[in-house]
Amino acid sequence: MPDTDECFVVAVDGPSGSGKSSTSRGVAQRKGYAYLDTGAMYRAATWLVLDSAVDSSDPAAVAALVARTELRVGTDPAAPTVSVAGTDVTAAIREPRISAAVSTVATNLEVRRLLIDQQRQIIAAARPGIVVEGRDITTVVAPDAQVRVLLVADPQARVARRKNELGETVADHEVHDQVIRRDRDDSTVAEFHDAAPGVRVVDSTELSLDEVVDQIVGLIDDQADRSVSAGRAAGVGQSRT
Ligand SMILES: Nc1ncnc2c1ncn2[C@@H]1O[C@H](COP(=O)(O)OP(=O)(O)OP(=O)(O)O)[C@@H](O)[C@H]1O
Ligand SMILES: Nc1ccn([C@H]2C[C@H](O)[C@@H](COP(=O)(O)O)O2)c(=O)n1
Repeated sequence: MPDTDECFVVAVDGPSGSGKSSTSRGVAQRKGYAYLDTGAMYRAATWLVLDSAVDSSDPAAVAALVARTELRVGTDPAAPTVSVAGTDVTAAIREPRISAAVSTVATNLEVRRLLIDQQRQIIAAARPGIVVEGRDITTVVAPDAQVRVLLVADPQARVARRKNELGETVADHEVHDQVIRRDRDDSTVAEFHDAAPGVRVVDSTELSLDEVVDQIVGLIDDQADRSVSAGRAAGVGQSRT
């Protein structure tokens, strides 16, 4: 039998608009797992900086502010939440001003260290499993995750999805900024274009959301079956007579 005390971790990375959040929430709901949106944590830190008097171009001051402020993340995939010093910022962190500024905070290496520590604590406490999505989950935050996926989609599909989400009134250059420019800046601190060894690539360009969820649930179920077989082969959970 697999060790039921161990958290089953599903790590999902990928570029902007590849479908990480929608897919990860769907997978977590299907499996009864928790869901951690690490991008929401970087967005919350950005909201904090913009809401403060701290100079956002001063990396040490930004990191000190993040270090002394309580940031809480709710991991219910049906209703993920995030709060900063008791203020619910779940909706506010999706505003375009946050999307435009978040890469500056997310490329602050001390902020990354602080948030990665917190992400690992949340993962360690989750039961029976957790789907964690971001840019560096398969490589840095949880390289030992039982299932690791790089979710990709063609840039044209990702831009079209984001445009569809933001509405026709949003200018093309803003959509481009939220997808292509942000990826370029974010990829200076995390590798999410090429899969690390052992990471499965799932291309969502031609797949519906349900089809992508099906694929990842399939990978989880296969891995769980392999763990049971390995446990049996090792005699784990079998009584000796
Ligand atoms: N397989 C899919 N087919 C079509 N649309 C999709 C698919 N997956 C996600 N979408 C849509 O694409 C948009 C972006 O998806 P989502 O927010 O999940 O991507 P993301 O990778 O988390 O992006 P970001 O990193 O920028 O937050 C959403 O409007 C979502 O509904
Ligand atoms: N593990 C992560 C998660 C996110 N980021 C950065 C990259 C994005 O610009 C920003 C917001 O993420 P999103 O909500 O768009 O997924 O946070 C990162 O560097 N590492």
